[in-house]
Amino acid sequence: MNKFTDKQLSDNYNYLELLSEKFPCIGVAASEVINLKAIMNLPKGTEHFLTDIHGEHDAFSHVMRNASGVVKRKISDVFSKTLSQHEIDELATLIYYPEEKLKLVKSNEENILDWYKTKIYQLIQICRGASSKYTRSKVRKSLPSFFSYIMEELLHEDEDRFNKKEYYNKIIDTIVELNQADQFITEISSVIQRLTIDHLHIIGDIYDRGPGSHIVMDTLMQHHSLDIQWGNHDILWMGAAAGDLSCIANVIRVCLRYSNMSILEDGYGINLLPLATFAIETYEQDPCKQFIPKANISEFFSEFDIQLLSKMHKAISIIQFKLEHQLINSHPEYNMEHRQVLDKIDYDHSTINVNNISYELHKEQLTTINPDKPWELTPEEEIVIQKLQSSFLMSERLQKHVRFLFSKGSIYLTYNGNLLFHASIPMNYDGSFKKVRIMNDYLSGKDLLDKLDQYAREAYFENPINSIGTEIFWYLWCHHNSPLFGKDKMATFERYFVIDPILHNEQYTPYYTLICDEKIAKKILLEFNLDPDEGHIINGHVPVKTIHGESPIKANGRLLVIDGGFARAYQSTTGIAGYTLIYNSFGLQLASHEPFHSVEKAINNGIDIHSTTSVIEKTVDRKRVADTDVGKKINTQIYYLEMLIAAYRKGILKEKL
Ligand SMILES: O=P(O)(O)OC[C@H]1O[C@](O)(COP(=O)(O)O)[C@@H](O)[C@@H]1O
Ligand SMILES: [Mn+2]
Repeated sequence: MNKFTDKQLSDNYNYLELLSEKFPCIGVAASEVINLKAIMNLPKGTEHFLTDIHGEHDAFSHVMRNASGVVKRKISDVFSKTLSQHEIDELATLIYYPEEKLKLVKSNEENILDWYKTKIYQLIQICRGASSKYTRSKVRKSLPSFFSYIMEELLHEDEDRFNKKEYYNKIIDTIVELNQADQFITEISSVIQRLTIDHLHIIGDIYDRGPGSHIVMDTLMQHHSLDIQWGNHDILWMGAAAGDLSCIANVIRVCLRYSNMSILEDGYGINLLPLATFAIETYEQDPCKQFIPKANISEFFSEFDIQLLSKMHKAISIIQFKLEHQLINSHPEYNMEHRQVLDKIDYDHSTINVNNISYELHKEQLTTINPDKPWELTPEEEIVIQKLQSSFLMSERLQKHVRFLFSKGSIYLTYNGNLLFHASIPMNYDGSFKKVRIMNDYLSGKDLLDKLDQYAREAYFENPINSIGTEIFWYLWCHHNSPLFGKDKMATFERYFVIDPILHNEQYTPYYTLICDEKIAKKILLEFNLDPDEGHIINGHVPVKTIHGESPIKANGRLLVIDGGFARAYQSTTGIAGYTLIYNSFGLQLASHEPFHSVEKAINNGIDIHSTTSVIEKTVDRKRVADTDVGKKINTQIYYLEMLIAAYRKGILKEKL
């Protein structure tokens, strides 16, 4: 305790005085130091990393409920010798979907009271296993207020201890007798789920392609501890919520491409009537062949609906190309003239000129385009996009979700020695960090990402001092220098209109070839002040073609790419249905998931996602809280508490007794 000089104590006097409000005497401060030092020795909590969820809310929710297969492992740890595989599966389903499973059991089970008692007993055993590596205080905070006292008793009481057996059994009997069993089972199941995933990282692309991104967002907002790294699809929705017209057009176009009307209409209350009316009137006689939604939707939609969706899809796509043309004009510093396509079209011959080569276009009518000023919206198009903009700006649920993305999210994150970001870092072919112009600065590496992160926030929260336009969101969505995109161009126009597939190609930026070299991966870790020999870069964005033998582990283990294809549209490319990276006190593991069938099958037949787990890295010594970022914070707290105790002892501060 003599490690502090008088000068240190007096220099920190004001802070210590504030601290003394919370720790008014030596005894209180000392007991906190003892607690904190004890916590430092506990095993680190388990982190789960997921990416590219792309609106697949059922599969995502299931992976959260079964903690990527970890819940079942915990059940097996406790019961593999006493329960059959079928009983283990049933118990697992009860934990994943307690409310639904209870309903089912109650309609079949003859002796429900006995069943309740057995299940409560078993659930307590599992919960005890899941909570064993946490402090009592942390477990207490995870308990539902309603049952917290009883659960704590049951979790910490050894039912086999003499004298306690009856007490323990009596509590369980009473829960059942008082008709509280359903609620107790539901609550303890969510405690088990919660304790199994201590912290969740979402490495981007929650939105688009699948139907339920808004439902995924609701689930994430309930999560006790998480962070998000923005993906290009997330930033697109953030831009739309900020009112950016090009982002809005893109969002609606992607929804229509995948016939996801429900997120717009039911999820966010976006009124699509103006677009529908406009599309029916304008493209009445047009089959809009290139705009028939992508997914196989004939079983869900009538022929008339499909025609309507195709017309709306085409209408918003043309609006998007026009708006983007204008945006590029007003930002010459973006250097994106090569993405201005409308003025390169020969409208009489239906061809486009790219680098002095003429390419044939699909025969699509372009009646709303004036060849002299192809970027100009017609008055009707103008009205449609304005109305859509006000819908986006007024959608309470969307604004709530986007604020959450700002508060929990960022372009990148360093966490427990690892570097997390969705897609890429702009680099030159020689392996140096690319200098990129942002407003009037030229920035690279970490500085570039920090600035872009700051500008995205300013654009949404409208900082009056430094007014950044909402175009920054569109830039982050598809610019060749955007770290969230990482490709030379987004060939959207070409994919709809140009027949020759050579122009559909999108080239990944040099990051993607360079990063396979361990030296480059280490250089990037160093740029972000991380230990290059210990840290990992964790990315999503590029589906890993497991089916073709591609490994998610690259750069000699320094880089992990974990886009395993939650998006159904990409599962034929990856051959699996998503990855979860799991980082617990024993090291890093990767769980690869097989497709999820349905919630009904999971509940009725106990069919779980089959996940194969492989060990990526095993730590020599079990990692403790002391080895984590939280450990560093606790260390600082201990330092100041010890300083406070020294100040009390030296009489610099008086105890508040
Ligand atoms: O599969 P689709 O619907 O054609 O979308 C393709 C577009 O999506 C993108 O791949 C971006 O989405 P991801 O971030 O999921 O890769 C674009 O580069 C590409 O133009
Ligand atoms: Mn992406």
